[in-house]
Amino acid sequence: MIELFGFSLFNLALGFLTSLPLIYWFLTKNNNYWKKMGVKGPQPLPLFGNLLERCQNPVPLLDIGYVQKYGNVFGIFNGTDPTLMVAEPELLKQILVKEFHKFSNRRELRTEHPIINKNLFNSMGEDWKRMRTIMSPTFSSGKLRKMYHLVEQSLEEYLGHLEVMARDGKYINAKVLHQNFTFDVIAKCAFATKTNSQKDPNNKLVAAGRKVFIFSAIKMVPALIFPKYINKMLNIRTLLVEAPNEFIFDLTRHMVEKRRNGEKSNDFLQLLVDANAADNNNNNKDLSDDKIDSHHFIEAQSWLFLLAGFETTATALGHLSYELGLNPDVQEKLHNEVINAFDLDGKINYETLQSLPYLDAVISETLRMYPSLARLEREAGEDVKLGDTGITVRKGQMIEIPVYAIHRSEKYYKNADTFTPERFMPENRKDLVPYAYMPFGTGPRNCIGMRFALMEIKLCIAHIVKSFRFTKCADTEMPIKFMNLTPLMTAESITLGIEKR
Ligand code: HEM
Repeated sequence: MIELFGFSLFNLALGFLTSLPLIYWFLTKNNNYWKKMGVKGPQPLPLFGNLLERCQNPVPLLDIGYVQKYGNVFGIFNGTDPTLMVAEPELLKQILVKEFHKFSNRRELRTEHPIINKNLFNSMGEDWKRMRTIMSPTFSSGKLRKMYHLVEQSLEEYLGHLEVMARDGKYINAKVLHQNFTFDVIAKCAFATKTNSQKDPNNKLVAAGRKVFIFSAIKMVPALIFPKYINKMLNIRTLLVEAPNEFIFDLTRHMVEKRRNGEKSNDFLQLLVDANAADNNNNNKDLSDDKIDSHHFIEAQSWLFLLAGFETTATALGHLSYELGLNPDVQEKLHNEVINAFDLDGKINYETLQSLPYLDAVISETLRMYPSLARLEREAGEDVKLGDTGITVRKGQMIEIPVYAIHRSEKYYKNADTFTPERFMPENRKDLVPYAYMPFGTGPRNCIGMRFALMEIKLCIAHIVKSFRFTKCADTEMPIKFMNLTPLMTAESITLGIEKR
């Protein structure tokens, strides 16, 4: 008789069949969690909960459907974990600001990587607080002013490339062109490396950078569902593909070494090296007692800047170009505002750039219609009663915030699907509903790179609109098709015409 581990196959099969009800109970024991609490929501599947719906649909569109069907507070399941979705501005004020100390973390990673786990976005509790304090000065306006010139340099190459495309009368893929530009900016600012992604896409850093955010299909399910210790046993350190990330870490180590040997520059890398050195002097120890963490601190944050800063900003620029192409009147009004802000050398300075209300309004409206991150998330650090909903969020439970669905709600924005920058003009801002606009999140854990991103977007669009005109063309996607399986709200492609003025 065939045997396995000393048991006959018959006995094994019998054991498996009799334990099926137990396995089923284990996988579905939470499925009535929200129902029992009187909270509406989509029906979950065993083990996967509502994750399959998330794989089949772009998150923004899924959330619009959910909010229409279940209202502003409803329950979903990430795997077997009950997660509360909250789209009610008053409750968001409680979670993100008033009681931030009870919701200061995002979801804990279920994997353990010596560098990736040390990045600010994923760090938790006191580690996060300390890192955020160390890193905040990196994004002060004084420091950004010093980096302004680095962004201008990357822009020169981009404008040169657009010139050729416009002359040849080619349609452009605005998504890819903006990705190239924002990549060059972050390569320069965070890795002290000059790249020209428009002309040299095969450059090693460009190639690796493009792949850092690719999920490994094999690791995806365990990394999202299994507890940390099982992933450790399976040697799964991250759900990302590791090789391109290792390349980025090696490059950072190499650049940091140069800085420690006296090379200096006005970039993020320098600010991180200086901030880390100052912190070590103050505390006479690194972020943890383990000396190696000092090194990992810089690698982890530079890597995060690449991850958090390049695609988000490119996405915003892509959507902005799209709306300008579709709304020629807005584009002309913007052109008329920026044309007067340039000096005789064709430059615009940092202060002037910040003082252009229509440019600011056009960007704000773009980020309302297309927030780069369609959802925010917070973990409850203790049991918390949520406003007067009668719901108590339990310690360790996740709250997710469907930002896109809030931004597209007629409750908060009249004609929410229409591109209307005027909503954000200074004289109309009083009509905006508090906590119904958060493309950069809000509260103490909002986007640390917001001012840098806005400076980069403003500078890029002001220069482009001064000299070029985006146009709708035969291939322009109507409407935009969003990609599945990504936390970012990113289009599959954005095709536009481009004309020289
Ligand atoms: C248009 C561009 C960008 C958008 C729309 C954006 C959006 C966001 C959002 C929504 C969050 C989460 C906030 C929350 O949970 O409340 C976030 C966090 C973060 N962003 Fe950005 N971001 C952008 C650009 C950047 C850039 C350029 C950098 C860095 C160079 C950056 C670095 C970060 C970091 C480090 C965090 C985590 C902050 C923390 O946990 O303390 N972002 N961003």
